[in-house]
Amino acid sequence: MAKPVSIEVWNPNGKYRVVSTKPMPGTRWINLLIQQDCRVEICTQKKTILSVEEIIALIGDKCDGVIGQLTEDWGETLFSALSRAGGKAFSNMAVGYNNVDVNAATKYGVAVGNTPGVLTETTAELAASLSLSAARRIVEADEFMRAGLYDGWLPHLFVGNLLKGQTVGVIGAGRIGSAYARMMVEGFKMNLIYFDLYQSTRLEKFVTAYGQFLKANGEPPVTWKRASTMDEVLREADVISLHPILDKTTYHLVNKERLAKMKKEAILVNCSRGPVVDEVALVQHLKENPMFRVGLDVFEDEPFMKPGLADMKNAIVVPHIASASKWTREGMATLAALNVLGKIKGYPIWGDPNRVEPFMNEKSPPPAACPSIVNSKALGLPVSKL
Ligand SMILES: NC(=O)C1=CN([C@@H]2O[C@H](COP(=O)(O)OP(=O)(O)OC[C@H]3O[C@@H](n4cnc5c(N)ncnc54)[C@H](O)[C@@H]3O)[C@@H](O)[C@H]2O)C=CC1
Ligand SMILES: O=C(O)C(=O)CO
Repeated sequence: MAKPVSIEVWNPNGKYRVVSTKPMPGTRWINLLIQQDCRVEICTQKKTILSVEEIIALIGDKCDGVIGQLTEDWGETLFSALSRAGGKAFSNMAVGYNNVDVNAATKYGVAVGNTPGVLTETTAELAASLSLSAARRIVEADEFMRAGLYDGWLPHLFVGNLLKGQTVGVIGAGRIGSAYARMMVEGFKMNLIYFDLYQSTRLEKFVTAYGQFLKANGEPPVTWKRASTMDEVLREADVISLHPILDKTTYHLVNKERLAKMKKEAILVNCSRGPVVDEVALVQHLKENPMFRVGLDVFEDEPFMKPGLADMKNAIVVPHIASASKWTREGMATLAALNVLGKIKGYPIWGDPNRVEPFMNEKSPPPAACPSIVNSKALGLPVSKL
C-alpha cells in the first residue's frame, strides 16, 4: 500500500469531490469547480510522476472525478478504482491521450476528456522554433559563445541552412501540423509537402491563396503537395516535422530505413510523442550524418534520453515544453476541469472540440457542456445544441 500523499484542499464542504493529481497553472479552473459545489483536492507531493498506487490512494473511497497528467498510466487498475469510488469522469490535462486506456474507461462508464484547441499554436510555435534553431545552429553557437571561443567573424563560422524556397514536410497535418505548416510557409516562404491519412483542404487552400498573393506581388509562389506515401515526404523535404497522434500505426514511424531515405542535410523535428521515432536508430543516424540535424521536444523513454543522444552536437533537446505558454497551460487546466465538471453535472458534450474559445472567455461563464470527451460516442453521451 502506498504512503498517504500530501494534498491541498479547496472548498472542503463541497458536494462533489474532484482530485487533481498535480497543481495546475492559474486559478480559474479551481474557481469554476468551487462555484459548482466541488471540493477540490490537489496533490502537492514533491514527485514528478505519481505511481498507480499513489493515484489509487488519492482517489480514496469517494471520488467524483479526477484530472490527471500525460505521465500517468490510466489503465484498467485506475479506472476500476475510480469507478469503485463512484467516479464517472477523468480528464487528461493534455490533448494527447496515449497514456489512457480509453476502452477500459468506457468499460467502467468513465468519460475521458482531453484539451484540444488551446495548445495548437503554442505547440506549432515550438516546432517552428526547433526548426529554426536546428537550421541556424543556434544552440551550438550559444554554447560556443558562452565558452569564450568566439575570437572574431569568420566566413565558415556556424554556417547553416536557408529555409526560404526549401520544402517543409509535415507528417500528421491535423490541428498542430497544419498550424506549423502555415507558419513555415507564410513566415519563411517554404513549399509544403504533407502526409496524413486525411486530406487537409483548409491547409491546401491557405497555401494556394498565399502562393497567388506572392505571385501577384512579383515573387515566386509557394506550392503544396499531398504525398501519397510518407516516404515521398522523407525523400523530398528539407525540414520534416512530426505531428501525428501516437498509436500502433505511428509507433517507430521514423525508423532506421526511413531515416536513410531523408536528405543528408535534412532537419527532423518531433513535438508529437517520443515513440514515433526509433531513438536508438536516430542516435546512430546522427553519428553517421553530421550535417543531419534534429530538434526534439519528446523522447522515447521520457524523462530519459537514449544513450549517446545528449552528446550529439547535431541534436537540440528540450524537455517536453511545446505547450508551455502561460495562456495555453491555463487553458488546458480550464478545459480539463470543465470536462470533469460537465460530466459530474450531466452536461452534454460540446459539438466541436476544435472550437473551444467560448470556454476560454474569462468575462462570461463557460457553456454548460463538456468541452472534449473522447469516448462520448461509445458512452452514448448527448451532444450539446449550444
Ligand atoms: N510536445 C507537446 O507538448 C505536445 C504534443 N502533442 C502531440 O501532438 C499530437 C497531435 O495533436 P493535434 O494536432 O491536436 O491532433 P490532431 O488529431 O488534430 O492531429 C493528428 C493528425 O495525425 C494524423 N494521423 C494519425 N495517424 C497517422 C498516421 N499513421 N500517419 C500520418 N498521419 C496520421 C491524423 O489524421 C490527424 O490529422 C497529440 O496527439 C499529442 O500526442 C500535442 C500537444 C503538445
Ligand atoms: O497536450 C499534450 O498532448 C502534451 O503533450 C502536452 O501539452
